[in-house]
Amino acid sequence: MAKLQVAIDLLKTEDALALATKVAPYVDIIELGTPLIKSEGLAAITAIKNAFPDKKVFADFKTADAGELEADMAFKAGADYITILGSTGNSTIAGAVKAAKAHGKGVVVDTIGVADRVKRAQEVTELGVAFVELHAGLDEQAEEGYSIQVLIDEAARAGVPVSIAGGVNLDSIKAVKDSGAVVAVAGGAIYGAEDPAEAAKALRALLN
Ligand SMILES: O=C(CO)[C@H](O)[C@H](O)COP(=O)(O)O
Repeated sequence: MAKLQVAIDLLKTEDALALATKVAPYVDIIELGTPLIKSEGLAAITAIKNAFPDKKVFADFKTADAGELEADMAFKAGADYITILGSTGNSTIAGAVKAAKAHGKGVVVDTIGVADRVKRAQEVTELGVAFVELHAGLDEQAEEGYSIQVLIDEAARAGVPVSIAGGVNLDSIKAVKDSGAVVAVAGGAIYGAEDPAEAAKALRALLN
């Protein structure tokens, strides 16, 4: 069964904790978004892990260099997963995988900005990453003509474990599930909902 990941793109740890408290019963992975980590630092990771020790905590570092060092920082703070950019060199990803193995944690490669996401997903899977995020970021989603269907089609032909992030919502999550993606990532569809718990519950139900 595909896992549900909530992406918390808020700026304050207290707001992230409040949101996570509402949606935790329905999600498997709690993601601290890049803006939250930049705003609050590693302490935000520790706060979320301490509050939700049974959930996987995903630190969206989007690391581009010093993979081993940054992964070590994230894992020491309590993260279970760190993201490394797929557009960076294999040595950065391999360094992060080395740190992940030392901590018994995982690396997720984020394909944001990568031209051929499927090819890169297949390449980096060989390096020992946990899974690859087929991702259209917030700016790409805002571009005219954007459709999550591109990511869904890519997931179906990737042949390696992938997540999908890029505007997953109630309309698209069934297709995300059917694509074979191992994780569905939902940010705005949950934190932007009038009732985030109901939104997460409904997304969960469609994944089951
Ligand atoms: O990593 C991100 C942006 O870089 C977001 O967290 C990710 O895109 C998921 O959020 P949404 O469902 O709102 O697209």
